[in-house]
Amino acid sequence: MNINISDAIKYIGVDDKDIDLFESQYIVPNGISYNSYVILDEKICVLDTVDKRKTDEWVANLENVLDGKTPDYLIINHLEPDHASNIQLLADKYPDMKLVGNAKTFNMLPQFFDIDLTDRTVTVKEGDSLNLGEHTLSFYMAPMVHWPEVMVTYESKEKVLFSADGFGKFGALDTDEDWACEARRYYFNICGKYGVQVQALLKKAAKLDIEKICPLHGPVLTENLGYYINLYDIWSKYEPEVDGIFIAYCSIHGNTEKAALKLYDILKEKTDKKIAISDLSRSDMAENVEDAFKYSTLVVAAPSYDGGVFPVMNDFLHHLKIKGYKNRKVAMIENGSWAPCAIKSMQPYFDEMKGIEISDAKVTIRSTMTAENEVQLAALADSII
Ligand SMILES: Cc1cc2nc3c(=O)[nH]c(=O)nc-3n(C[C@H](O)[C@H](O)[C@H](O)COP(=O)(O)O)c2cc1C
Repeated sequence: MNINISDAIKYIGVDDKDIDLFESQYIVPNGISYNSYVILDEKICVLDTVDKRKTDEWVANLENVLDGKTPDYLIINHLEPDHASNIQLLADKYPDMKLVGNAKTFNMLPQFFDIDLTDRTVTVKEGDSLNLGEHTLSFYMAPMVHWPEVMVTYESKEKVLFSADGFGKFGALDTDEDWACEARRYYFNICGKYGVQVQALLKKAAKLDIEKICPLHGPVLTENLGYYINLYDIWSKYEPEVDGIFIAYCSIHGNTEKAALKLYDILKEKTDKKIAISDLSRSDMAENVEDAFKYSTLVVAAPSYDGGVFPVMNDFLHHLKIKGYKNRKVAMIENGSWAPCAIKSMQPYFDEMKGIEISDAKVTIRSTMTAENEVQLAALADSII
């Protein structure tokens, strides 16, 4: 992919459109990009490498940009294998090249590579600078965005922030799609747990004069940066982006589904708020997690199952819990044929989360929805709008 960042800053990343699942769990219908960059100056630096799936293409891009020159530095913003797989290859190929990282980077690096680090490392701390000639890099630690060793690099001449996984997005670079949708799915599933740390990074970034953001996945952001930064601010504060309702349901034989769809219709009649609905068994879990965070209210509806709740709902709530779900309104609907127990099983998840307001208007269906259940669904609707 030919992306022009500037005369001196070159994109050498690659698109991966054949991967079945990113991180072995996320579908990426439009692929994913592994971004890597080179700055050409008196001293030449490479910023991050790419996944081993794309080594050959990346090396070709690198050699093309280097045009026979050798890099002086490799900046390691993030050690995760989708960005760091080729550190060993690069270190072996260019024995005079120094590796630039922080103390945590070099603590962790021997777990992945067998590189003699003696006299090969430049260990940087918060705010340290590295001069390349006309370009100067400074380094800011971003622990847990989304690994402990993560840092971001700012180049002051061209005002570029190399933001590691921050501002990343699913989708190969030739994909023509809305940024926010796939960036949000990426954010909540990959960085969602670390809102506090993302807030800390945003505060550091606010002090820098940034004209371009170069993330490790997804497009280089060059315009309207306030839009992206504002979304990251909302997301990392765990604030709902949309004042609306997300109905997440599952159903074995269709009766809980009928109730969920009935609630959807009732809500549509009663409010102009945005309402989304999803069958957890037949949709992308990562997108359901994204929607739970996106909307201000979540309704969960599930059958009882073996003295608990239907497994896919358990899985969904587990995902929300580990991603730090909080500060939302929640309502619950259960179904059961002999001893309904889905609500009892779902409730503890929400009890452990912060800032969850649970509607008292709980609905219990016994096998099939009754007229009384419909009245209860209307009351539930009233309680959340
Ligand atoms: C494997 C299995 C386990 C179940 N366990 C329970 C249970 O513990 N308690 C209960 O009341 N119903 C239980 N049920 C019954 C369903 O919860 C009930 O039929 C419900 O109405 C299904 O809703 P649906 O039509 O949306 O699938 C179970 C059903 C199955 C298939």
